[in-house]
This record gives sequence, structure tokens and C-alpha cells, in this order.
Amino acid sequence: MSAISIRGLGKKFGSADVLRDINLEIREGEFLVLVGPSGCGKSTLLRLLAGLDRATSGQILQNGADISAHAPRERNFSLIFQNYALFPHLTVRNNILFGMKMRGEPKAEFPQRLKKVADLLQLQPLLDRKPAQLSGGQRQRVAMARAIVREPALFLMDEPLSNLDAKLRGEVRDGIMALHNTLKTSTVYVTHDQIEAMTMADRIAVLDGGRLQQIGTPEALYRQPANMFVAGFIGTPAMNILRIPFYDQQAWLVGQPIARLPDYHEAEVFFGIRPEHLTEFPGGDGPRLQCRVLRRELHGAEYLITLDTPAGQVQYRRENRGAVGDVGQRLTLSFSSRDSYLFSVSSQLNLLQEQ
Ligand SMILES: Nc1ncnc2c1ncn2[C@@H]1O[C@H](COP(=O)(O)OP(=O)(O)OP(=O)(O)O)[C@@H](O)[C@H]1O
Repeated sequence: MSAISIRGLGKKFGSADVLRDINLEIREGEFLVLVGPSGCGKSTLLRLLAGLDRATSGQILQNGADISAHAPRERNFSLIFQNYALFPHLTVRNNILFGMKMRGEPKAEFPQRLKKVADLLQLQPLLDRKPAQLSGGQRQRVAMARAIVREPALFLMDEPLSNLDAKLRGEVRDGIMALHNTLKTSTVYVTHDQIEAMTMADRIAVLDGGRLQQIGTPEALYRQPANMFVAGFIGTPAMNILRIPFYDQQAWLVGQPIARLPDYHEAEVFFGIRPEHLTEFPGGDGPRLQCRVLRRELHGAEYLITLDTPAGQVQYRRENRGAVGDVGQRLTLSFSSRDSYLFSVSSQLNLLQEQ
């Protein structure tokens, strides 16, 4: 069942196409993360969903009904922004109840609904404080409480963690996930941080240049990226991409055949391998790469090693155990052909994608 259906949605600002032909289903109860680089149109899509802006083309349906022309308050969606503006002169309690009072909801329900969200977000001890007497994380919890108390059909969150320091970000993120697991309210969560997307999402929608590039589970996007953009965007450190020759219907990495593609007709192809899929311990008869260490960075449990190869530079993720190659040292890396990717030079589409 689909809670919200986005059909052929487009948005222009003047002559600039900021969103083009977006088709997306937001399923009942799912946590959908919208991810993409700065300026790709994430916030614009969220604003269209919220009703703060009107689309130039296409429709938004809620349980089959067209809500494209509905004003924000007719939609019963709750928005949570990075700048959660709390009223400084009101207590936490009154900040949470403010919207319900404004909408003239039945007063008799206030205590019970307040108790429910305050328990859920552990705000009971803070209800009589003013926002200035709270930490950043506590303020964010109050903003969440205010959004939840109206029991919306959909949460729209625009980078709610981006103003918090690293430790707090982890805490609030865990809080949002715990809340989602309790409430199961459909959520669209916008971020430019692919790690946040990978750890939080039921499904991720990747946006670039105003177009939806791919939508799927984090695992599917990591394993089967539809194109080179998604391949480079999902996964840290990013997938290594090398431009290599293509002839005799085969891709060739330093003279070694990588894969046969009967229907590809270009002279070159992009070869992709993730840093974590390279190894110094050759097991089988997979392809090899002769490398020289250019740089190494210690990340605690592992090193990220940058290497020069005859086909270009690659990065390699190496466990911090035993002797690790020094700068200038030569290494032979190998990998399994199963872990390689090939992308068309002209369309950048994944040529090995399973159907
Ligand atoms: N009101 C507007 N008028 C004109 N152009 C706009 C307007 N709002 C957004 N844009 C442009 O639309 C594009 C998409 O903006 P949007 O804010 O949706 O991107 P974003 O993916 O959310 O970026 P970020 O991650 O930096 O917040 C940008 O190029 C932006 O300059």
C-alpha cells in the first residue's frame, strides 16, 4: 500500500528545471531518505510535499486523492527543519501544545497527548523549562515532540541533525529511529550525508541534478547501483573508477579481461571496484593490479591507502594488522571479478546490472 504517490513531478524556477519528472511512492510506515549533493533539489521536493510551493507539472496523491493544490494545513504533514524555531518565552509544555491550541483542538485531550510524547522523548523533567535552559539535543527533542503531538500522516524532515555536533548527532539520530520504530509514521528524511542515509533508511532515493537516479534499499544501492553517480555517491570511501580500453567485446584492465559485454560498442568503459574489495592476499585467479603506495591514512581499525597503478589511482581499505605498506613500496592487489562494475562511457549506466 502506498501512502503518498508522486507522479511526474516537475518544478521550474524561471527557466531553470530544478526537478524533472519525479516518480516516487512513499509507502505506508516507511522511512524514506532523500539524498543527493547540495543543490540537487531535495529541499524543493520536500517543500512541494509540504505544500509550501506548487509544482510546475505532475501530481501528488495521498491514498489516491490528488492533494497537489491543498494548502499545508490541509495535508496533516509535520515538518521538522534544521532550524527548529521554539518560542523562547514559552515553556517546553506550551511549545509542544502551541499548535494544538492554535488549531482549536479539544482541550480535554491535551494532558494525555502531552504525556504520551513527553514519555516517548523523555521530556517529563523538562516540561516547565524555557528553551534557553535546554541543551541543543534537548531543544531538538522538543521540536520533535511538537511535530509528533499532532499525530501527522507524514513526517517531513529536512536535515534535522545538521546543526548538531557529532556526538549529539548520533544521539538524536538514534532517538529519531527509536521514535520511528514506535510510531511507524511514514517519513521523508532529507540529507546530503550518505552515511546517515545508509544507516537510517528503509529505502533511499538518490537525487542528482533534479532527477531521481535510483530508489531502493541501502543494500540494493550499494550492490547494484543503477549508474556511475549512485556508485560513487553510496559507500565510503567512494568506489574507485578507472577508464579502461574495450575491444573484442571485453573490458581490459592492464591487459587482463574483466568481463565480456556482447552489446557494448564503445572503445572505452568505466571500470569500478570498491576500496574494501581490493586485497593483498590473492586467493584465486582473479585480476591483479601492480601498485605503488602514494599515501596512507590511519583511520584507527584500518588504513586508507592511495596507490598508483598503470590504469590510474585507486584507494584501498586495509585492516590495521601486520605490516602495512610504506609510501613508495610496491604491492600487488587482487580482487574478484564478481566485485567489479562496468559503466558505459556515454550513458554512465551500469552495464552489469542484474535484471
Ligand atoms: N525560490 C527559488 N528561486 C530560484 N531558485 C531556487 C529557489 N529555491 C531553490 N532554487 C534553486 O533550486 C536548486 C535546488 O535547490 P534545493 O534547495 O532544493 O537543493 P538541495 O538539494 O536541498 O540543496 P542543499 O543540500 O544545499 O540544501 C538550487 O540550484 C537552488 O539554487
